Amino acid sequence: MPRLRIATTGAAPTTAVILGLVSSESSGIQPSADAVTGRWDGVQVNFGEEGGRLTYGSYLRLGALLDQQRLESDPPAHDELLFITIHQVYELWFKQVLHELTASRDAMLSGELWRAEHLLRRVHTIERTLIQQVDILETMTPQDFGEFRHRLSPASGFQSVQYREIEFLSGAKDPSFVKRFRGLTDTERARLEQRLEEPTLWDAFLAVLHAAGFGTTDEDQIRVALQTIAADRGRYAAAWELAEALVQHDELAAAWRARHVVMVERMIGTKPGTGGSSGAGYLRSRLDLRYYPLLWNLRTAL
Ligand code: HEM
Ligand SMILES: N[C@@H](CC(=O)c1ccccc1NC=O)C(=O)O
Repeated sequence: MPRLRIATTGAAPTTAVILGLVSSESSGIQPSADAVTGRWDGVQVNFGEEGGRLTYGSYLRLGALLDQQRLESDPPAHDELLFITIHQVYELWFKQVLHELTASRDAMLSGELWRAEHLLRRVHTIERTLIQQVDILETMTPQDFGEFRHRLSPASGFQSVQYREIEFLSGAKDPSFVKRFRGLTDTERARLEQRLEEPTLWDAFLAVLHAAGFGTTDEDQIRVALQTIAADRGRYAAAWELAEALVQHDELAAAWRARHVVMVERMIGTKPGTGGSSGAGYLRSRLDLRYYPLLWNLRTAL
């Protein structure tokens, strides 16, 4: 039962409060517990039975969320708010992607192939949004970025723990990234180490192949399994569709890396990165990464 309440006792809430732009804590306006029904703009509102205190802003913790954009520049550089907002939105989507990929992996391990595919398709949609979002950052010019870029060093996207978790969970485990991380908290280090230990999406897909009766102990056996599935999609429909969804995830991750590096070249040319790498040169060296090389090699054999 939704517990939305619009309080009509006393003064009507301001538009900013209703939109959640001002938290109810800071506005001093609290929904009253007994305001179960009321009229708002001539419309009868009746969303629940019991009195509740939940509001849009308190449910979404907007007081805390909208207080997290702290600029390093002083005087404030106009574009730094955009830079922080974009990165925070990325991290929120990374959190969601990890949630879905973890569940998709677990669904494969428990034989629920339809659910694994369903969740991967949701991830694809988020990944397309992540690629498109680069357009917004590109409305910032190199000159405007230059107003605050020098304040960011040695921080860098290289230190995004969730980004690396996604790579590890997808199948590209590389412990050297954990060693090279500077300034990790204990919790962050534990998260990365856990991701290095736990099964990847590829491991889970191999478990699906095994459950379908295929050998998976070496690459030759896996190649035979993939070719058999590809040659008889009617019989192995669920496994084939899952393989296609993994390829799509891989392709979208590669597309993000390609989009990111071109944006970086537009912003900073061939300058070294704030994280201490060569910059675009380092990022270009990551473009050929593929999570599922055997699924790509299969194409050549079809
Ligand atoms: C003005 C915009 C940006 C510039 C100029 C930029 C630049 C760079 C550079 C030069 C690196 C290499 C590491 C270093 O030495 O710093 C890097 C890495 C990275 N950046 Fe960005 N970046 C930008 C925006 C973003 C955004 C919006 C994200 C989204 C989270 C992001 C995520 C990453 C990640 C995850 C890495 C590590 C990639 C890897 O190791 O494969 N960057 N970035
Ligand atoms: N590495 C970028 C700076 C940068 O983009 C950045 C800095 C701090 C936190 C996140 C960042 N985003 C991606 O690297 C640069 O060298 O300009």
